[in-house]
Amino acid sequence: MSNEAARTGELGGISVRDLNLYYGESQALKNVNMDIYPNEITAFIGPSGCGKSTFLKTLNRMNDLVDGVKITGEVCIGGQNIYDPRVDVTLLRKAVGMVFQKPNPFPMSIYDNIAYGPRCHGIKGRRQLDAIVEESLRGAALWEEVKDRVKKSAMGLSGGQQQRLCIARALAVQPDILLMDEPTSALDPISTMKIEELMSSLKERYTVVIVTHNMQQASRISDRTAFFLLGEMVEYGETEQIFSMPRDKKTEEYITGRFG
Ligand SMILES: Nc1ncnc2c1ncn2[C@@H]1O[C@H](COP(=O)(O)OP(=O)(O)OP(=O)(O)O)[C@@H](O)[C@H]1O
Repeated sequence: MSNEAARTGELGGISVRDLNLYYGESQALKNVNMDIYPNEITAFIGPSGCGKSTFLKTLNRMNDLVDGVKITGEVCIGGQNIYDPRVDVTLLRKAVGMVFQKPNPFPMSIYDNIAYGPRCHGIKGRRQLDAIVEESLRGAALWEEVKDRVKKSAMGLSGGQQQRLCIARALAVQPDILLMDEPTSALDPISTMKIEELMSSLKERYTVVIVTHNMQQASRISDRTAFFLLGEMVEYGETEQIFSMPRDKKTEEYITGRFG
């Protein structure tokens, strides 16, 4: 086994083999193969409708919730195929957290938003929850801004703060992997910068996978980039190489803005 292949077997590595996904008759992902590495940010780019979000959601089986979806192939995390029927999907989603495009805090206090996941997993002690709430908010670079109002409604936070709260909520259940679907597209430039800085610090502890329409963002923050087109992964490599010397003509056309 190569060193690279061995690394994806580590905690937080993801290995995708011959993955196909159909929405009814329509094929949205075509034979995708890729290895995603721990402690890196991996970005998925490509024109609208190429399958980026669909692919991201296959990594924690969020597509299971869509009627008529059929998936073939394997997604291995920690050496286990997550599509094995014996896999506990609740535990899978604990290990592989997700943050969406639009911040979606629950209509409850900041504290309860963060404590929600740990409580669902059986943590009830007040001291322990207090510690998780503080640590998660610190991890999402939000603690200093909200420490005096954690019992206030999360709905009173700004959009950028709400998105960091959603990241804190994902961190609270101690995931290995964080999936982010266009996490800054609804945010202003300053909030975007804060989230980008946050993502760069999160990769020290987590595997981070992000879908983005913003190619500057992909080139600024990601270690590796995958370019998708019409359900196929056209090219995948180190971000520097993809943006400076793409091997495929279609990747070059896309990153130079000639289509998409
Ligand atoms: N729930 C669904 N049912 C049927 N088709 C779907 C569903 N979700 C997505 N699709 C189709 O699958 C294809 C890929 O969509 P997907 O949302 O993954 O693309 P995307 O690259 O993330 O696009 P965008 O950048 O616009 O979000 C599209 O043709 C889309 O219409």
